[in-house]
Amino acid sequence: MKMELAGLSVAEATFKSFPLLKDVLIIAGPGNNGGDGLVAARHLKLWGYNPKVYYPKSSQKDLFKGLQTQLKNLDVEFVQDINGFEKFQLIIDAIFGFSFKSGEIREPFKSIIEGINNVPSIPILSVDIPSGWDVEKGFVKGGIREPDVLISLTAPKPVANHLDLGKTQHFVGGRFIGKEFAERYGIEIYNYKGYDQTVKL
Ligand SMILES: NC(=O)C1=CN([C@@H]2O[C@H](COP(=O)(O)OP(=O)(O)OC[C@H]3O[C@@H](n4cnc5c(N)ncnc54)[C@H](O)[C@@H]3O)[C@@H](O)[C@H]2O)[C@H](O)CC1
Repeated sequence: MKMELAGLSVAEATFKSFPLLKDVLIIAGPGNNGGDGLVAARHLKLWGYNPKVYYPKSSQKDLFKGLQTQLKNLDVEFVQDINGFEKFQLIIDAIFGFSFKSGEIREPFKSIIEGINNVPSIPILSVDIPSGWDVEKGFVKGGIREPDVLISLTAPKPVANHLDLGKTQHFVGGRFIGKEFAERYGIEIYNYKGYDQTVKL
């Protein structure tokens, strides 16, 4: 349920930030951050985008297999490798979220992030954490370049304090958390408008 609403938030932040950039590459990592990317891909397809998904370490859990089946049923293409990022207008970075362990990034994600960084003209929307960044300390060598948009899920993590807000737009998508949960963990409840799942900070 949380992943479904988190993925919807990712899609909504994409739509709010890049309504015209339809050729989107979603790079999905091995954990739940990747799952958020898969859910976002489905919504974007239904909203008229042309998403393609790169999911090199796909999870064999039923939930993730189901997400892949839903995408295939909607004719969303899973690319087997990325030969040239130039054909895409936007990259959604759903590689690593808050469980990323800083240090050496294992393959294939090390090379994928290097590839993204070599094409600075394509905007990036990062899901929850810019991939390869330290969740507390921010950018570290080997991490993805500064994203154009960050969508923090549930609540902003410390990494968000290290963004260059002159460059990066910051959204939060945490409407799905309950009041009791928010109070227990001291999470701010933002002023979501209408039926929006996200708010721009
Ligand atoms: N829990 C919640 O309240 C919600 C979480 N959401 C999303 O989930 C991610 C966190 O997901 P998690 O499965 O815990 O982990 P990650 O996706 O961050 O990645 C784990 C994955 O990465 C591998 N890994 C870790 N370090 C490295 C490394 N140095 N090199 C290579 N690979 C690495 C690890 O082995 C695992 O396979 C959170 O950020 C949100 O996006 C939803 O928002 C819903 C609410």
